Amino acid sequence: MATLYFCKAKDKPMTKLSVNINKIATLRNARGGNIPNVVKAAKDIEEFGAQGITVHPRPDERHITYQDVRDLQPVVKTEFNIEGNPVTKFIDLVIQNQPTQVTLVPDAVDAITSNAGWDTVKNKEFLTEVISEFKSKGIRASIFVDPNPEMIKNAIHTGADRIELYTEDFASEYEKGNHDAIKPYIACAEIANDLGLGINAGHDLSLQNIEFFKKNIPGLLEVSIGHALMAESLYEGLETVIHKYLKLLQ
Ligand SMILES: CC(=O)[C@@H](O)[C@H](O)COP(=O)(O)O
Ligand SMILES: NCC(=O)COP(=O)(O)O
Repeated sequence: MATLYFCKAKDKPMTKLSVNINKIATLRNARGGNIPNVVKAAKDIEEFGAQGITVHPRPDERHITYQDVRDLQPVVKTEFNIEGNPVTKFIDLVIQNQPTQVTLVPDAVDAITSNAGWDTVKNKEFLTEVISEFKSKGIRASIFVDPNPEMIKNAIHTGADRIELYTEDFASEYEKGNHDAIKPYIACAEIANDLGLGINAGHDLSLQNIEFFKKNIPGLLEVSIGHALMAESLYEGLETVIHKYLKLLQ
């Protein structure tokens, strides 16, 4: 059992698992063709109990393509979460496909993966504008942020419904045995809860670290997990792995 190190055992809603299927598209794209089938995988993942599907179409479409998003839209019955940098092309894609949630990520075109959260002070006007556009279409808006209290406090001024805490630092420190790495995340979660901002989290979460993270973060509504979950599934299968996450997120 994971230990409650730093926060009080209050306000612990169920945390939804949104499975990021980028890596399924990466595998498919390695050969062209349609194996594995991304749409079938999304349906199966929902069947196995996941409460959401996340995709992060990048400008180079190296994994999830814009067409994948259009194909997934009528199929996903749980929460559909589209992540990405809100360039015009992305904004149009999201609005045309009406997901449950859009997660704004400030990733550079050539980034290997997401590597930083928004500066919610410097980008306040820009974020406010795009978030208002998404919200006017009934799409929940979340913004990807580092565990920095200043960035969380200013996130509320952008109109965001939620923040997604960027968990790479937690994951790499936890692996080294540094459990104190959870502290800034708890502090930020408490600020977000006080401000009424919903809390999501993601990046490098895994079967190794998810229980500790979940147990220590008050009000964690959703985690999006892809890279580790797909790697774990190579050994144990998607269904078993998803069931393991669901149990740890209760
Ligand atoms: C925002 C975030 O942390 C994830 O979307 C992650 O960046 C996955 O993207 P890749 O699959 O391209 O690494
Ligand atoms: N938002 C984070 C996400 O979708 C998955 O990130 P990762 O588990 O692939 O690192």
